[in-house]
This record gives sequence, C-alpha cells and structure tokens, in this order.
Amino acid sequence: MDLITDAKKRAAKEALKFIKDGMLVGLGSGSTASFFITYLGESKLKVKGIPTSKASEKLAKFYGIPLLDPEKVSTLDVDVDGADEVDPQKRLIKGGGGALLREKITAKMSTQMIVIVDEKKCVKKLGAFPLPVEVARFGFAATKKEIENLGFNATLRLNKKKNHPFLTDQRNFILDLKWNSPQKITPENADLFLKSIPGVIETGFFFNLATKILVGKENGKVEIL
Ligand SMILES: O=C(CO)[C@H](O)[C@H](O)COP(=O)(O)O
Repeated sequence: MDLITDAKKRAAKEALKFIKDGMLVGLGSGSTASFFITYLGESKLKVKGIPTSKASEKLAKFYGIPLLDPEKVSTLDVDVDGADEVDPQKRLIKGGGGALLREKITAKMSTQMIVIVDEKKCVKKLGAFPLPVEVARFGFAATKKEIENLGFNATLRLNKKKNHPFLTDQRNFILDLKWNSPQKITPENADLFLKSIPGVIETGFFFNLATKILVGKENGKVEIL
C-alpha cells in the first residue's frame, strides 16, 4: 500500500475514537471518508448516518449503517469528511469528488466537523487546488462568463470518459476555478463575490466549519489540529 493511502486510513481510523453509540453522524465523501465509513461499518458502534453522496450512501448501506432522511433531520452530532486543502486557520477547499453541496449542508448542521486528511492536503495558503464551484446548468454560459469576469479561469469538469460534463448528485455542473491574482483577493471575498452570481449554487470553500483536523502522517502518526 502506498504511503498516502496509509496516511488517509490512519486519519480515518483515528476519527472513530470520537464516535459514540447513539450519535447521528454525517458521512463524508471521497476516498478518505470511504475508509471512515468502512471502519464505522466494521465497528460495533450503534449510530445513524446521513451520507453526503450517492457513493457514500451505497457504501453505508453495504455495511448496514442505518440512514436518516436528510429532509427531516436538522442537527447531527458529528460530521466526518475529507478535504482537498486545509490551511492553518482550518479553512478548507472541498469538492474534488463533486459532493460539495451536500457536504457543506451536512457540515453546517453538525455540532462538530472532523476533517480527515493526509499531510499532503495541509497548505499555508488555499488555492493550489482548483476551487470546485457547483453551478446550475440553466444559464451555464452566462454564469461561467460572470465568474471569469471576476478574474478566475473556469474549467467545466468532465466525466471520467471525458465525453460529457460531470454531473453532481443534484445533476448540476461543476466549474473548477483557478485564481488569476490570488494575492489580491481573500478566500472570504472570493466566496462572497462568487455567491452573488445567481447561477452559482455553492462553492468548495468551507469556513468556520471544521472543529478538528486529523492529519494522517507518512511517519505513522496522526496529528490533531
Ligand atoms: O470534498 C470531497 C468530495 O467532494 C472529498 O472529501 C475530497 O475531494 C477529498 O477526497 P479524498 O479523500 O479522496 O482525497
């Protein structure tokens, strides 16, 4: 097994220590969150979950984790999810797997958000990873133009075969944004500007949501931020 996969698994296993019987748990998406769902499924813990993607739902069902109706639940005890970038202020970029909308709603309704990452995800400054932004298909060209007018390079995400746009679980598109002049705009302002565009549904910025970051290290340890 490669060192990064090993580090992701270590962070995912560490997160189990914060889960207690009876908890309502947000189940994140992506490879690290999938390791967590697997460990949770294999454990004897009696919890109920809300999955943040169809893929996580399938995995949770495979392990027989009881699931809640996301239309009826307003608070969760804890959300456990991965991230694409984490900065020293616990700000995140998420959405590499395209599940950012459900992930953000779930993180927001949770008392705690435990983020599980390998050490390569920790950065001094957000932005090397292109920012995923979920946009409506209706008016897509106009929305893309408005985003580009703000000074971003926006690339429409394609599916694995590269023959069709990638569709989120809500059947929206994803634009991956690179910042042309990152030094001139703070992540908070970028988020505000992007969200002022009507076709923008959600951005991959996660601010003031992560309560704990578990960083799996290649040296075999897990650091808690
Ligand atoms: O935000 C996400 C999915 O939308 C994932 O949490 C993020 O992309 C990290 O994925 P991985 O654990 O596979 O590196």
